[in-house]
Amino acid sequence: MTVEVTLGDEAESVSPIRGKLAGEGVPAALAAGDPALWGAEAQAEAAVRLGWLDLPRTSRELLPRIAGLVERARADGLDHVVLAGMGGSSLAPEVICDTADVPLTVLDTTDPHQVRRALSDRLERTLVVVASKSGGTVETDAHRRVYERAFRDAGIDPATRIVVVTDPGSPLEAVAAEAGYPIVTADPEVGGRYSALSAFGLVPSALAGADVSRLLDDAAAVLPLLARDEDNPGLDLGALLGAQALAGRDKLILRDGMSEIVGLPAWIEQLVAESTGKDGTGILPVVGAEAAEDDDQFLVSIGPGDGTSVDGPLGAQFLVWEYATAVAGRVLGINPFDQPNVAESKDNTARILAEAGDGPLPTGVPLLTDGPVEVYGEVPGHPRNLADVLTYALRAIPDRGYLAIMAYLDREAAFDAAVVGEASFEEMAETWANADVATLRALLDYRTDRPVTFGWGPRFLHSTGQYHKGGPQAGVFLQVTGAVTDDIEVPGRPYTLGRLQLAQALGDLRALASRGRPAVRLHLTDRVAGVRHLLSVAEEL
Ligand SMILES: O=P(O)(O)OC[C@H]1O[C@H](O)[C@H](O)[C@@H](O)[C@@H]1O
Repeated sequence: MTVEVTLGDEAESVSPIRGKLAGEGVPAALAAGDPALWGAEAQAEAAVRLGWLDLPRTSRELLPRIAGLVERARADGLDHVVLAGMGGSSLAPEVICDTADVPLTVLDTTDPHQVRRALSDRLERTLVVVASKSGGTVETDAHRRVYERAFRDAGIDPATRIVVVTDPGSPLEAVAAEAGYPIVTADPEVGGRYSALSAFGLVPSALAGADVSRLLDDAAAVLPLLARDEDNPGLDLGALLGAQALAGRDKLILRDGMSEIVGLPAWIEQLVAESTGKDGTGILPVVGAEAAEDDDQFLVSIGPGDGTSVDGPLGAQFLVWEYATAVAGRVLGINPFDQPNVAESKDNTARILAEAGDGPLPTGVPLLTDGPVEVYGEVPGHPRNLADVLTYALRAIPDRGYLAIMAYLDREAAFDAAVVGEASFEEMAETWANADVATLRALLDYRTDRPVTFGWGPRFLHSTGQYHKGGPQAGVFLQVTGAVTDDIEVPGRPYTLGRLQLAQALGDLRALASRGRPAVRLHLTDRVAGVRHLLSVAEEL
């Protein structure tokens, strides 16, 4: 089975753009790896960014090496696999493992509480995959350092527990070689968000127990279709994304339909937002929302479904969405392979940490305090309490705009909520939802007809963060940060994880504010009570 794209009611509007793309020879040019497809300015980058089209074939060469790593891990009794990687270096393995129903602990956070949770889980049976293309990502570097210390403190040689995936020649490769860690180098001609079928997707997933050769088989089966002018699912989907955006329907509501794939929207979110959200344009993916009536939104389901849907096995879906995103980039006239605004927040964070030295970070003073929630930022109209601030945020959303909630917290924390007695699954789910800051998305969504997105920080900085800064001036931003009670030192660095996390939030806030985007930070002085308060205020708006 390959991938079937059902265009539903959109078939008519897509047809002219698809015809134009075929007439211009786009499928043949893409199949031949032509870097000129995105214009002269993008050409140099595109020339070293099209390796993903060959991965169904080239990644096969990795399989014996991966099998060797899996065998060694099994022989050593290492059955708890932790993946330290941001954005494209962890989003695909998360979907692959959730779909295969094999456990993988993903560390794409600087939240000390969440990292502590991973560290205290079966350390003696833990294998850590440190995955970074650039080898310079600060979060992943911190995770490596923290785990190295934890292993040493437990009398375990890190060289027996850490596997590195990186690009050849990266600083991480040098560190790993020096330390004696097994290294799998990835194809350097594949960008992070296009790397699902490369070593970045395959190594951690195979170690966690997923069948990765099947992913490559499924991707290989769809590959020949992608060279065709007709019945080409990648061309159909790319023309759909491009046609919708050109017609002003630039919010892509993604829904897990009736498919066996679990969580693909979170991976698509990065691919589409980071690839298209730049130069003041782009497509905003919205995950977890209901189908929208508004004329700037369109819904795509993963799996068979009514309306517009993309159905097919995971390996083939990865390739088809990558192809479609590259095609949409051409339609929109942008370079789908760079992420020009991601660095802004990273640079701000580094500057904030350097300027603060050993002193406190420049948080400013709270505008107001409402129970366990402090509010920072500029809110016009003399707000008296949290309800006023949330109301302001909802009213500030422009026509065709959106609200983004960005929570720099432990995304596992809600599961700590005590479930009373013999609770049914529904009761447990309700208890967790009532303790989960992510529930704020649905509560605020209910109070506006504009899309509301939710992202965990700093994870989203490597994904939708590009769109929030580089896309249209249409977002309103609510940051949520929380007090740290159990911080973790980062060995060899002058900061703790908690300090880095707060500096990341402040750095992004600065980048948003410098563009005149309304942004407020809600700081929970007590995390559990703060989430409860936030949700109850939002419920009563
Ligand atoms: O794999 P790495 O080099 O560590 O990069 C991880 C992620 O970070 C960056 O911020 C990019 O915007 C992402 O596209 C990338 O996937």
